[in-house]
Amino acid sequence: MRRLSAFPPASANVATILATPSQRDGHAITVEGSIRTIRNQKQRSFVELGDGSTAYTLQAVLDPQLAEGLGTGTSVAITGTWQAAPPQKEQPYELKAKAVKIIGAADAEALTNSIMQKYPIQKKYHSAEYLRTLPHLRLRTPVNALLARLRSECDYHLASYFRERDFVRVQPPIITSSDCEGAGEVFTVSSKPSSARAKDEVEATDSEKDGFFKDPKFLTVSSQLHLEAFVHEHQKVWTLSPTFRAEKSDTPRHVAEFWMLEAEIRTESLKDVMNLIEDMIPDLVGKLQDAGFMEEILYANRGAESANAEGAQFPELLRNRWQRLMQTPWPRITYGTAVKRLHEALDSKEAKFMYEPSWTTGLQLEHEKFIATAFGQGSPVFVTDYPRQIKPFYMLPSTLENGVENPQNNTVACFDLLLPELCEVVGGSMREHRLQQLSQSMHHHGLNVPAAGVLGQTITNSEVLPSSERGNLEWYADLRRYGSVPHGGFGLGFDRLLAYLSGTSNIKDVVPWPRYHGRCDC
Ligand SMILES: NC(=O)C[C@H](N)C(=O)O
Repeated sequence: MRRLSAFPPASANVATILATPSQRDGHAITVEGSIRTIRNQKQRSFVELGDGSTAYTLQAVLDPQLAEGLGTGTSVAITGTWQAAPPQKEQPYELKAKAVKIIGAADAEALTNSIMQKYPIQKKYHSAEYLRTLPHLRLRTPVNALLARLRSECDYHLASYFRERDFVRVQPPIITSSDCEGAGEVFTVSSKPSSARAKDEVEATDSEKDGFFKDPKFLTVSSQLHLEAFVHEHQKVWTLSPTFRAEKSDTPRHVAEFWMLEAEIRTESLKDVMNLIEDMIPDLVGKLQDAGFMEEILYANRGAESANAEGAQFPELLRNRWQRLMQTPWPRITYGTAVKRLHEALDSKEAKFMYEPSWTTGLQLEHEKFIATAFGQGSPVFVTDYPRQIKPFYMLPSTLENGVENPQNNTVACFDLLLPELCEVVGGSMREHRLQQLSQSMHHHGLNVPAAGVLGQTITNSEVLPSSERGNLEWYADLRRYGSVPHGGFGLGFDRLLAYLSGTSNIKDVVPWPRYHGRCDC
C-alpha cells in the first residue's frame, strides 16, 4: 500500500504564480523569495522578487515603511493582494504588499553597523570571469538557477530513459587503483597525517607514514572498467558520477572535476553503442522541450553571452541546435575518411590548420571543428575506427562491414561523437573481452601484462595471488579470466552536454564549482 507523503505539496512559487497570473486576481497571497533588486521612491518601493523557480521576477509594490531594512539579497515573505498592474507596466500583475517578513537579512544591513557587506552581485553587467570568483553566490543569480534546474531535469530524464530500458544504475568507486585512460592525468589520493601528527612521526602508524593505502591510489578518470565488471551480470548498466582529470589545459571545454555519464552494454556491435546514444540524446532533448524553463534559457540575460554580436540571434541558434539534435540518423564516418578530408581541405585551400592532420597524431580541436561542419552541417557526427596506437589499451580491433576483423589490425572499434562548435562530447568503444588479446594490447601500451596472461599460456587458480599483491589491472584481467562476453560502452561529458544545450560557451559556467588548473575555490 502506498504511503501518503508528509512533505507538503508544492506551494505557489514565483513560476506558478506568473504562469497563470489572472488565476489569483484579487486574492491575498504570500510569496517567499529573495530580493533581486529594490527601487525606493518617495511614495513607494518596488521589489523584484525571485525564488529560483524561474528566471523571471515577481514585482511587489511596498509602502516606504515596509521597505525598511530590505536590500538586494534579503530573503522575505511578502503578503498582500495580487492585482492588475497599471497598463504601462511590463508585467500584467503585481503584488500590493500589506506585510513583509524578513526571513534573512542582507545588503541593507551592510549599510548600518553590522559586519555584513554589500551584496557583491548587483543588477548590472558582471563578467563571467568575475562571477566565477564567487561560485557560491552566483548560484543565486537567475541564469545559474536555470542551469541548476537544467542539470537536475536532465539527470531525471536520463535516469528514466535508462530505467525504462531495463538498465541498472550502478555506483562505481571514486578512488581507484588504475588510470583507465592511460593518459597520466590522474590525481593521486593521499591521506597525509595532520600537521600535529607529522611533528610526532614516531607515533604515526605505519599506514599513516606510507599514506592511507599501501600503494598510490587515484581519483577515477573513468568508471568504465568498473562498469565492465557489472555488465557481465546485469547486461546493461549506467552511471552518472564525478570524474577527475589533472589536465592542465585551460580551455572553455575542460575542468578538472566533471560528471560523466557512462553506460556499458552486452553487444557484439559498435553500432549498438552508437545507436543507443543516437536515441538517448534526442529523447532527452524532446523531453526537455516540454519544460517551461527551456524557454527561459533561450531568453535569459547572460551578460557576455547575450551582449555579443550573436546575442540577438541566440534564441534562434539555440532552438536550431536542439532541433538538429533531434534529427537522426547522424552521419558516421571513419577516422581514415576524416583525415583524408582534412588533407583535401588543405590541398584545395578550403581550410588552414595550425597542426598538420596526420594518421598518428589524432584530431586536434581545429580538425574536429572542420569535420563537424563538413560532415555534420549542424548535426552531430560520429567519427569511428581510430588508429590503435592513439587509443587506450582496452579497445577491441575494428571489424569490417562483414563482421570480419580488420586484417591490418591497425584500427580499433571506437568512436567519438562531435557536436558542432563544441566537438567531442562522447567517446565509446567495444572492449577487448579476450584475455590473451587484452594482454597483448597491454603489452603494446607498456602496461604490466596480467599474470600468466601471455599469449599461448594458460593459468591455473593456484597461480592467482590475492588481489592486494597483484598488478593494478589484474582484477580487470580477471573479468576475462573467469569468463567474459562481448561488450561495449561510452562516456558522455555531462557538463559539456549541458553547456551545449544551454548555449553556455564556457563549461566553467555550467559547473557550479569549477575546478581547473590553479583554481579550486570553496
Ligand atoms: N566509459 C567510456 O567509454 C569512457 C571512456 N573510458 C573515456 O574516458 O573516454
